[in-house]
Amino acid sequence: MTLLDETPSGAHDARGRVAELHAIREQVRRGPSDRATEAQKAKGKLTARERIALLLDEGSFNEVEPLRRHRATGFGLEAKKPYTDGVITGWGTVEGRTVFVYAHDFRIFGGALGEAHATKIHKIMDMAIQAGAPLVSLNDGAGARIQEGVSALAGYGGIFQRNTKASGVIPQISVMLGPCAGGAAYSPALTDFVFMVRDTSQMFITGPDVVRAVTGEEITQNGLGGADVHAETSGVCHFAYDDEETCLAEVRYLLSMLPSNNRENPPAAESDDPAERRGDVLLDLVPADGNRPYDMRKVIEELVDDGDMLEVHERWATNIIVTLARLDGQVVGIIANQPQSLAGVLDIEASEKAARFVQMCDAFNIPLVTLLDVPGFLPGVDQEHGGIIRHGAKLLYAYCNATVPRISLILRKAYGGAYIVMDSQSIGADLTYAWPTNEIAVMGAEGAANVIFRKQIAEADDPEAMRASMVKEYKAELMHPYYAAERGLVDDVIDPAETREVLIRSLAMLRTKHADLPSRKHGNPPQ
Ligand SMILES: CC(=O)SCCNC(=O)CCNC(=O)[C@H](O)C(C)(C)COP(=O)(O)OP(=O)(O)OC[C@H]1O[C@@H](n2cnc3c(N)ncnc32)[C@H](O)[C@@H]1OP(=O)(O)O
Repeated sequence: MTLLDETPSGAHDARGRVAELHAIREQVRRGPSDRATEAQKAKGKLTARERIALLLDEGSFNEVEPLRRHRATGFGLEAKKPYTDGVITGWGTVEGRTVFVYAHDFRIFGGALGEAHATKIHKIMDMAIQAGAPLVSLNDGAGARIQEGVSALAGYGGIFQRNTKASGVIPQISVMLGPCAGGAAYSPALTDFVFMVRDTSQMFITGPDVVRAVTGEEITQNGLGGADVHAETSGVCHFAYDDEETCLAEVRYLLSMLPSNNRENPPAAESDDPAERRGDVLLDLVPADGNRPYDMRKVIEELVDDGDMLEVHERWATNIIVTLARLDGQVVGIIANQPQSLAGVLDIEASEKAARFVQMCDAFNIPLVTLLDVPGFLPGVDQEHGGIIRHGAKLLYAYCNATVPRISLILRKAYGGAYIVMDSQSIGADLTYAWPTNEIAVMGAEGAANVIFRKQIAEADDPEAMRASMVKEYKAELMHPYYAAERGLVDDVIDPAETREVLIRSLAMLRTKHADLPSRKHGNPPQ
């Protein structure tokens, strides 16, 4: 079968051929059948082309290999050779900057990946890496195309290999817009950001039927791998939305904060928010009493340009906040303890969340601003047995390895190992500031007094009075706000109201920072 066999015109003059081309293009644009389109819509999903149109600037899409078809045989495949082979690939622009995209067409073999389909994706990934432009995948596919057997599996291998090669070179964003099983779930896991849509997208290695057969557990597709599960429980997805339109608009927003590749800086934006704007409200937002909770998100909103921020992993590991934001138009990555969730302690998930974010920012030249208010690592058998040592070490490793500008600010308390890990000067922060409310110490005064004055307290006539007096002494000696500044371990103690201006001035100075790590193949980070 040739293209010409299927087109209405038999003409062989130039005009006839052009008319034929347009007829073929129309066939490609329409897709396999109206019935398949209706079925897609009935599931509450857009078509692949509608999604691409929402993602890219209007009229900017250039399709690559729209006429591609598979050459597989058996299981009736000879008679079913739709154009595109179930994936639409190409490039366009987002706010004028080049972005590569591939979108599974669920209407064709359920978006399942065969050999031709895979090589189209490989080609577009290679182009994105060579052009140094982000890659966005719009996923709506049933995994390996069962009829193509090992050829389909090999196709996935080629994608994983390229995902890994592109890691830290170009931003890779996976948008999950349908059921993504098996191989279709692993590629997103290798990328920088995963977006999901509630109810219509799921990710799992094996679906509910296999789970039931192997473990006897009964669960729905959404219960196993829906957007809320991955946004709140597993941490597999970074962003979850109610509909595809909002989801794709947020992908555009994220792209506006990322550089095209690791050799560029993130795009700067105009800001109407004065750099020297005072934040007098900050003193009201943060209670001086270290045991009282508050919402760190409000502090961040007050500091950044007109609240311009995109929080990552908003609902997973909520005891730490990681967010992209702008300060005087420049993109920064903010990592902040959240005192209103688990008192802002560091635990396994918070360490993993922050470590990945620090690593991503470092790869894409995004300066780090760390806001500390942390009582320490979470004690407990679960945490120790769950490997808090190696998970906490991931965060330490990520910071120690980061060569981008790094500024840390201690708002209130910063105790023990958590103080060191959260970008202390000793692990390489370029500038460290503290508010006059800061308490940097090995631990809280109560705990410290109980350990070092145990004997005196036990032997005292009035142990409680002795304990209170020792706590007071410890606080006066070691926990006054200027102790660290006197030793050069914080660069300055600042008025909270001036925080925004201090951060902006410091980031401006650090913009030309250059730092190299020793030559090596790669490090061996804790896993
Ligand atoms: C390495 C790996 O990737 S292993 C994983 C291999 N993939 C799988 O096991 C998934 C198998 N598929 C499924 O479980 C389901 O099709 C789901 C959950 C993905 C989607 O379910 P539904 O939305 O109900 O769609 P439905 O099952 O009708 O599939 C749509 C079409 O895609 C086809 N299809 C689905 N999965 C595949 C596949 N993996 N290979 C080839 N065709 C497939 C279906 O036969 C159907 O074709 P038709 O329209 O001609 O009848």
